[in-house]
Amino acid sequence: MKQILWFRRDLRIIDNEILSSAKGEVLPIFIFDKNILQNLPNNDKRVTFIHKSVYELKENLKKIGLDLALFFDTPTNVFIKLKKQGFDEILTSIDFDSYAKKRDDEIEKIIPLRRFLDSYLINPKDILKSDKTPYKVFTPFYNSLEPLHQSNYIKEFEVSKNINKVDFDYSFFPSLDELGFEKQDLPNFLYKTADELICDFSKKIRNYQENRDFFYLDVGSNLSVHLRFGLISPKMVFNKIKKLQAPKKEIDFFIRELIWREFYNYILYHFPKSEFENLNGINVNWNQNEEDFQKWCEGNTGVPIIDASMRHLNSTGLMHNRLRMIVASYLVKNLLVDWKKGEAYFAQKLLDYEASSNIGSWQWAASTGVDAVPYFRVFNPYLQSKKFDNEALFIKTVLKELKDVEPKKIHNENGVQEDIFLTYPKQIVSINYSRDRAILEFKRANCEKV
Ligand SMILES: Cc1cc2nc3c(=O)[nH]c(=O)nc-3n(C[C@H](O)[C@H](O)[C@H](O)COP(=O)(O)OP(=O)(O)OC[C@H]3O[C@@H](n4cnc5c(N)ncnc54)[C@H](O)[C@@H]3O)c2cc1C
Repeated sequence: MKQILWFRRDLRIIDNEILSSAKGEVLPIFIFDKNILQNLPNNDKRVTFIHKSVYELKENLKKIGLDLALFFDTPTNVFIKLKKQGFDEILTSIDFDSYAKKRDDEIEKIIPLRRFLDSYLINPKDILKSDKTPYKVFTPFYNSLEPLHQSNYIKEFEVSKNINKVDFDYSFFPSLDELGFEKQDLPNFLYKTADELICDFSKKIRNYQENRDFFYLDVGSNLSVHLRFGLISPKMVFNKIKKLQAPKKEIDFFIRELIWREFYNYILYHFPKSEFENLNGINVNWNQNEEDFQKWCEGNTGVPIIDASMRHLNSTGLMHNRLRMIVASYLVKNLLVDWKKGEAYFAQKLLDYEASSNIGSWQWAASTGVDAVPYFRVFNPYLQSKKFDNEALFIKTVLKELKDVEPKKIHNENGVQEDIFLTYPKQIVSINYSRDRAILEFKRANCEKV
């Protein structure tokens, strides 16, 4: 038996199901997928992070007597070549978005493919309501998992003892330059291991629930990028967090967030059309004005909290959860732009971009998804900035031109624009007018559906 262990979103050796299920002669591989890379700008930060993480994976595999063969090609070309070398099957971890499913269906025609689901705590097909249909609301879904989230430990996978490295030329390691990318500066926390991030978080978790929405603070675990690329498994996060010396309510609150990640993956699995359509079936007459959308992308809407968030995203690849909620609400409600455009923009920019969480969260914000925010609840961005960044600390860090402006003005609609000595964009839309317009349109779309 000769197996290919295809690492993709599981760049680790601990608690890795393909390493645990493998038998016989194995060829661990990673493909720098030309189909994906050709669509990315050469300054994409994620490629720098993946490149560094693949190097670390190779070194870790060497420590357990294996190695990692690298390819820079399309998966189809790679497996056509490997098939000729007598490999019997591929073991890999699964993704439910349409690109991944189509790719894997094609590869399976070349070499049999066994899929594993260790990037999540649960297998979506195992969890159904008593009527055998999938959950659509988070709380009952979460409650149904009580035995899991109330446990203190979930068993992790161990590396199989029955594997040997296939004789192969493992020397190829393309540089970022050879891949067509420029090395990017990453945020400091991405130079830390997941264990170091959990150690940092152990000092913050006591105030996690209370302070989580104050986006000028650094209260979260910052684990989403490591989880996305599988430098740590969700099971390991779960087990390590459960061991922290912290109040149970804080630990439970954090685990509940991890379960949101599960929920959105579950929804994408059971409702794959949610990647392309409003899940609740309503038909919204979206605003087609490309200029409004571009101003949102650039951070030139004239609303300081929106502009600071978007400019920060553009320069760092990061955005706090509360800010994601605020800018998403502003785009889909105040500007009435289709959530799919915002989702696609986040997909280009977010370092932690994860199809299921991103699609689910955008559908939530747009009141088109499962368990979504009611359509008549529209965030007022000025009230949000006042409530969660009263001194405008975050906003002033990003929007240097506002550094000397009183916070009161920043939290007031058109407050900044009143200052004739400042050059700051005019608001695209008035907040009240655009809120009312959105509510009317969503009301119509919802009534029409019924
Ligand atoms: C419009 C929008 C788009 C989003 N897109 C993504 C995305 O592409 N990728 C992504 O990982 N998260 C996404 N999120 C969820 C959330 O914003 C990030 O997971 C969080 O900001 C990451 O920071 P952290 O690791 O410090 O989180 P923590 O607060 O420390 O939470 C721990 C972990 O739980 C998970 N988690 C937390 N909140 C959520 C949530 N609301 N939904 C799903 N999982 C969650 C993440 O894996 C996170 O790392 C999105 C949220 C919104 C509102």
